[in-house]
Amino acid sequence: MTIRLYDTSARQIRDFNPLTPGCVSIYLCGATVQAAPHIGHIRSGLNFDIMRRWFSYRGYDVTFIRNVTDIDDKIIAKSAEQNRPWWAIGYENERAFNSAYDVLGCLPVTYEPRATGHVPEMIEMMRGLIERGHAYAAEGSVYFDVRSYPGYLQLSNQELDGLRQPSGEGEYGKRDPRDFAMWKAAKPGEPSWETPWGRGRPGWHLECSAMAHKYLGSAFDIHGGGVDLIFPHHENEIAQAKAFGDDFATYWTHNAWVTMSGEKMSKSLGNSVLVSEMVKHWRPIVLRYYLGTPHYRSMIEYSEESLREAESAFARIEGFVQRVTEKAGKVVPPAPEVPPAFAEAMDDDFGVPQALAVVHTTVRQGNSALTADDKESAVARLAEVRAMLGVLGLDPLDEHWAGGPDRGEDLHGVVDSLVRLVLEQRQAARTRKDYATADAIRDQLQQSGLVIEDTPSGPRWELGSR
Ligand SMILES: Nc1ncnc2c1ncn2[C@@H]1O[C@H](COP(=O)(O)OP(=O)(O)OP(=O)(O)O)[C@@H](O)[C@H]1O
Ligand SMILES: [Zn+2]
Repeated sequence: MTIRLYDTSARQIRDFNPLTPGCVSIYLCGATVQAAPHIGHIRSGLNFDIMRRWFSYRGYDVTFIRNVTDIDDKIIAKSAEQNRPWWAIGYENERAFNSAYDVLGCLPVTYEPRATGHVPEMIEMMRGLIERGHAYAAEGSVYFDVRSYPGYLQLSNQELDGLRQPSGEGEYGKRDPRDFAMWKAAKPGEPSWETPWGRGRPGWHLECSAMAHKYLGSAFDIHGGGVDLIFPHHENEIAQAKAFGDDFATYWTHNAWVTMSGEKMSKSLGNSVLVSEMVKHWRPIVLRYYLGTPHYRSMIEYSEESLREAESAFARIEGFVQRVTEKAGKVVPPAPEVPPAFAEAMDDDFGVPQALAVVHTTVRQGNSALTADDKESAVARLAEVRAMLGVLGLDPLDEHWAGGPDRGEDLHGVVDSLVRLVLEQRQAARTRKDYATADAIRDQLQQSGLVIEDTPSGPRWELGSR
């Protein structure tokens, strides 16, 4: 078996050959923590979560780095607007990202470095690039000289002639307008760090080249991010790293967007739907199914209708899992291996839609077995379904979902109606002056850890300490 994946840089699907046998190293451009995550951001995290799960299933030892960009123009602007420190804004949003990754069942990454914790590494890279003639300091900033590196723009397949490099504010002293800032001179009142070229703050591109180098070394397997990052971000990351002497990534993998009316869902365009809002209306496991099961290279046009379709498709799977579990009278463990057709689909550039079709076929076979009262076959199909859902992070019996916070919320409603029923019984006992029964009910509720309080608007309950 060989995993094959689409490499943006080769513009084709390639066999995956790891640098170190049995190991895979992945660097994913993570959040710029200027605001809480929308579902587009989490789609990126989720696509790579499914990839890393598949690598693990195939026996690879996965090292997965996803950075946090905790300093940036927009964070600084927010800090001024809200009169709060830049680091408080960054950290608040970082926590929102982490909770969104967690609530949607993304496994923790190996490490999550923050940009501002890696200024010495960035200085080292800038020094190396200046010494090799690929970068220069001017007016307190440090720029990369794009003409000094012949491989520039190979990833995005562009010509240097006619290139328009997006330029940040206050970028003075460039020798060529296409040169890009690696380090930005300090502006009054803004956060800055000391360097041999003056005080300033890191540019986004330099952060990633330096952090990938620190945690994954001079060569690693896969670099990922959304398609919007191909140019300029990834192109500039490559230029810095390779001109510095790193081999950098062997494969470049990019996820497509969540769109609204065909446009990228984006904080700045104001067309974003926050994860924290979505989970109030949709169960997180359904949201994961919706965002995680289309192919990672296909756009997802956001709509309520497609969400509802995802909800009912997932309900068919979940209903099957419940029915067979009840029939078996015990929890059926996942099969040790997924069906070959599922594995083939996943090996072929993480073909989740084709793999999911195998899940649905297996569910249909299992349902037929249930109808025919063939318990053994139904149980065997459930074991396969659980193994496949496990790879996709969608197994409803996995402890993440079975014991997660959303289940806690569900249970609150269940307990509430049970308590009301019992309290009605107690009230009925009181009305008929059967105080012994009324007190016994109260004692029983207390023993189960519930504290009941009689209020003018009726009895209330809460969990007491046991
Ligand atoms: N709508 C989207 N669909 C899929 N991936 C996205 C979407 N928006 C951002 N991403 C990806 O999420 C990761 C983190 O992005 P980052 O924090 O830099 O946000 P951004 O692209 O600036 O978002 P925004 O445009 O909302 O400000 C990147 O890999 C980016 O490509
Ligand atoms: Zn990056």
